[in-house]
Amino acid sequence: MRSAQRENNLSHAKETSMHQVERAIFDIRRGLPVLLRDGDQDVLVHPIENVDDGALDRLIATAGDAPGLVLSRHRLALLGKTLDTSAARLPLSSLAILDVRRLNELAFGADAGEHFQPPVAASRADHAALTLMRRALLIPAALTARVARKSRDRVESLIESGALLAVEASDAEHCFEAASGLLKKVSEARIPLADAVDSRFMLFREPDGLREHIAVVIGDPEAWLDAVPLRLHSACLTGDLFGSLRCDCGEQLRNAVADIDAMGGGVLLYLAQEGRGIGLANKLRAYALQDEGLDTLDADQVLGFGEDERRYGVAVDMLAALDIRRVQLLTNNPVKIAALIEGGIDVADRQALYGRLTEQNYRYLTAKSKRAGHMLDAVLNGHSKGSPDGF
Ligand SMILES: Nc1nc2c(ncn2[C@@H]2O[C@H](COP(=O)(O)OP(=O)(O)OP(=O)(O)O)[C@@H](O)[C@H]2O)c(=O)[nH]1
Ligand SMILES: [Zn+2]
Repeated sequence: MRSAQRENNLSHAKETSMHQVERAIFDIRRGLPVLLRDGDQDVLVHPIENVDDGALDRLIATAGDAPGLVLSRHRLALLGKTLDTSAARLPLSSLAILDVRRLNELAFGADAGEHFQPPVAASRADHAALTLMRRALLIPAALTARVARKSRDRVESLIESGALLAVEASDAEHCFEAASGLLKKVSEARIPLADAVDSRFMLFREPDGLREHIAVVIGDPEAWLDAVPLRLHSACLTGDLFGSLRCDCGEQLRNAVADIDAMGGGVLLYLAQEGRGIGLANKLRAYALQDEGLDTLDADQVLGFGEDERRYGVAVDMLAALDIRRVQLLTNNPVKIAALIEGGIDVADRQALYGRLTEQNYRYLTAKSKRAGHMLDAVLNGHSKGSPDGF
């Protein structure tokens, strides 16, 4: 009885602290600083993409100490600094570097220049700061400033008055895992689709309310094959909705619905993972960089991201909610297969799924095939149903 009570209290405490992290993510998205606590160290964090001269001055005045610029491993590698850690901090004690334009260039500019001090290992709060930026779908770079002893009372009064939010760095570090097992099915309805008339949409919401994912259930589950036809589709507003020619997503989406229907029904999970998990704002930034000559993976790296930032835990949770354990997956992406297997799903088979090759998506598909291991040889060699002349 007592231990049940204790467990209850603990889970309540965990819920409250994660709620605090979720509030912090909202503040960060608004361009406000938050405070991360790690033991007796307090660190003020400001997202780099929202920093302006005023914010920079306020950060220094509040912390009473010089900030540093925390960059991801991917960005550091691009700057020629390979460190054995997932992030590092560039100390900014020299005033010459405290210029907003220069900070932006260092954090996500195509040309960063060379004038900065050598990076030092990132602290736990620095790591947590970048995790928060990623979760908030911002550029993964932040200014962090330790709160000096002399500034502590002032910072505490800001927290007490509600002007500044304080969260534990250890909670912030785990904000991506917080959704695990807590996905909520919110609503569902019958939505007849042009390519699959007998379809239902089920909407699932992550506990922080930030992301919603949809399971499109096609046909009668009683009549499905033993290995259920399944498509994991990552959202692509530009391709899915507007038919962008830069990618193959829209056609893959519609082809998947038609294929699943033709296979006797199954499920399409429409996952809120826009831009391979970097968010639409960053995907548009990446497209602008691609127009300057970078390929799809290098462009993401300039912004500080890895080649694929997606996680598939929510997909596994949705399959559990639908009571699906054995699937045949429609994909060309080996990472999706591995992620499902790791999540305990039996992947009995894989079906290829192509969109049309276009003049505009040729480079994108080639990079995915050559650099990210996607199984796209058939489409690149011109065997796809819809490949245009000359490709
Ligand atoms: N960052 C980035 N994302 C892109 C780009 N082009 C398309 N995307 C995103 O890439 C994702 C593609 O999703 P999917 O088609 O489900 O996945 P996939 O990895 O191509 O794998 P399969 O289609 O299953 O073979 C979507 O989230 C798109 O928004 C790009 O140039 N940069
Ligand atoms: Zn797309």
